[in-house]
Formats: sequence, structure tokens, C-alpha cells
Amino acid sequence: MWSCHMALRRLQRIAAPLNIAGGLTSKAQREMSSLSRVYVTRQIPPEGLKILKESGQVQFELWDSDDVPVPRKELLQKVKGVDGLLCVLTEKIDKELLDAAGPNLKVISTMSVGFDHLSLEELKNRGIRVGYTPEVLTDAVAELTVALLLTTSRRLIEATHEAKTGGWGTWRTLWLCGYELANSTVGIFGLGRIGVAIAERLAPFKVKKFIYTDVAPRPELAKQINAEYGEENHFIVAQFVIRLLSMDELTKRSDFLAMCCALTPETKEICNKNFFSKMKKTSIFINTSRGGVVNQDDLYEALSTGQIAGAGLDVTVPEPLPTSHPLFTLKNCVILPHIASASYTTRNAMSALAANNLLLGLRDEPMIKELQL
Ligand SMILES: O=CC(=O)O
Repeated sequence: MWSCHMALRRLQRIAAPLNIAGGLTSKAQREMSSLSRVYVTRQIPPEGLKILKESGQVQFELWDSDDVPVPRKELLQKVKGVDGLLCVLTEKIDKELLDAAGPNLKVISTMSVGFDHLSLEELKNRGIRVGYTPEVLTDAVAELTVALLLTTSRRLIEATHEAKTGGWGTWRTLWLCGYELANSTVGIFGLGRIGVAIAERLAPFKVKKFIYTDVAPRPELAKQINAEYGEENHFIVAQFVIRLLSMDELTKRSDFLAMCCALTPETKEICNKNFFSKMKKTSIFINTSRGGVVNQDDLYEALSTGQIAGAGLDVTVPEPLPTSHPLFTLKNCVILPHIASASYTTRNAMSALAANNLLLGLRDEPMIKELQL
């Protein structure tokens, strides 16, 4: 059991002057039992752990590994009777888990911006509050998306492989040619904070046009992000007008198409045969949102038949994607192991935000970032 330091210090302060041998005073016991019980499903980065340990508010137990997720059976045992749960995106928080936890559970704090691993309806019905970690990861995700886009469009993985394995003959005029951002049209599917941050970073590459599609115009978002909401639902970002188009138009016109939406029943496998069939043969598809928005068989088909030029994926179904998966056989498909937010700064900021959300929720105070269920 990882009891927090503050609580232990307090207990020591109480126990030491009284020279208590063999057990706690009833006051110390009362103090201990007034702490909320929390289970943490992963060894989270140090900033978050420090906040929990020093809070004086919780006694927590932790799955002490970052390499292997907590086995489901163990998780179902460990959550019994807890007041709060701090989890990551590998844990399914569903009816079974909530039943196992029981009625004390009042806060779930996920160290992720995505929340498709949470059964929101169940949580809402039980009055359980949910914290998540948007914003702190926007820069890291946008940065990685740009890196993945350039890696895919300029065929960097193929190029380093050729250089290392003897494929590098003489300088050739069309060898390893790719597609450039200058004068291109970039399409963003789901224009939230991350989509805007990607557009801001791509603008200096002399992109000609930005376009986007979204389920609904969201004028309130313009205030939160560094954008204006112009006429006809167009955003203005880095002096560029980002035009709202239908999904059909987005797929037809984009030279680069970046998926930046949440995975919901509406977006599940929205990138399917029909979607890819409308894209240009020279276009590059990038997904740093969730693997579930893509029908991977249809993507394989589109890539292997030359329906689209390339794909860069940071997310897949399942994760990890088995090394025998057909997508790994394609030169024009770059696959990363879900690392978009993986910078030290961002992962620490996510763990700190997740810890603070949890503590605030347990105190019945507004969380810093809370999902409105
Ligand atoms: O994918 C990462 C996240 O949801 O934070």
C-alpha cells in the first residue's frame, strides 16, 4: 500500500511524542480512515505521483508498472470499495468495473484527452464525475502530427532503410520522390484545439489552403483556441481562413488529410472504402486521433491499390498492432506506437492534471478539466 507521505508524517507527529508502542491511537486511526481510498492503474509520471503523495488527502494503491497494464482480474479486485480511480486509456471503465468498485466510487480521472475507453452513460447514471487531460497535450500532439505527416509524405522511413541496406545507388531523378506541403490543400477532420495547433504549425510551410469538416459548427471553440470564427463557420488561424466543407468535399480536395476528431459512434470507421475512394491518388492520410475511426481493411486496400499515396498512423486497432498485420507490409504506410503526446513535459503535465482532477473531485470541488456528462 502506498500511503501518502503527508498522512504518514501526520501519523508520526501524533505517535512520536506519545511514544506509542504497538498500534495507532484512535485519533491516528480516525485520521487514516478519513483519507479517500484511491487506486491508480499505472505507474504514472513523477509529477502526478508527487501530488497524490503530498496531498494528505488520499491513501492510494498503485499498479507499479508502466510496461504491462494491470490485468483485468487484478483491477476488478483492486477497485473494490475505492472512492476514486486514476486510470489511463488502456483500462475499460465499463459496467463490470463500476459494479466491482461499488457505491463509494465517485471520481474517475483519466490521464488522457480521449475518453472512448469510458462508458459515459454508465458513469452518468451513477453520478460519477470524470476528469480528463485536454490542452496540456495539444502542442506535443500537433508537433508529432507534423512530424508524422512529413515522414510519410517525404518517405523518410523508406529512405533511411534504403541508405542503411545498400539500396542507395547513384543519385536518381525520381527515386524516393514524395509530396510537398508548399501550395497544397490541408484538410482537417475535426477542428478542435489540436486541429488548430496543427494548422498553425503547417502554415509556415506555404500551405495554400486549409479546409475542415466537423459534426457541427462550434463557434464557442474559437474563443478557447487561437482562432476567430469567421463568416459561414470558417475559422481564421494564423491569418489563414480555414473553410468548413462537407466531408465529401474535404476528401476530394485535400492533399493532406489529418484526422483530429474524437472516436464516437458517429466517427467509428468513418474512414472507409467510400471515404478513401474520394481522395486523390496523390493524397496523404494522417491519423493521430483513434484507430477506431479507420476501417483498416479499407485503408489497406486504398494504400495497396494506389487509391491514396500514403498513410501515417499513430493509432490502430488493436494496440499494439500485431507485427503480422498486413499494414506493416506496405512501404507507403508509416505506423507509430501511439506516441503523439509522448514528451517528458507533456506526460508529466498530464499526470499532474489527472492527479489534481482526482483530488478536486474527491473534495466535491470543480475539477480543472471535467467532462460534462
Ligand atoms: O491518445 C492519447 C490521449 O487520449 O491522451
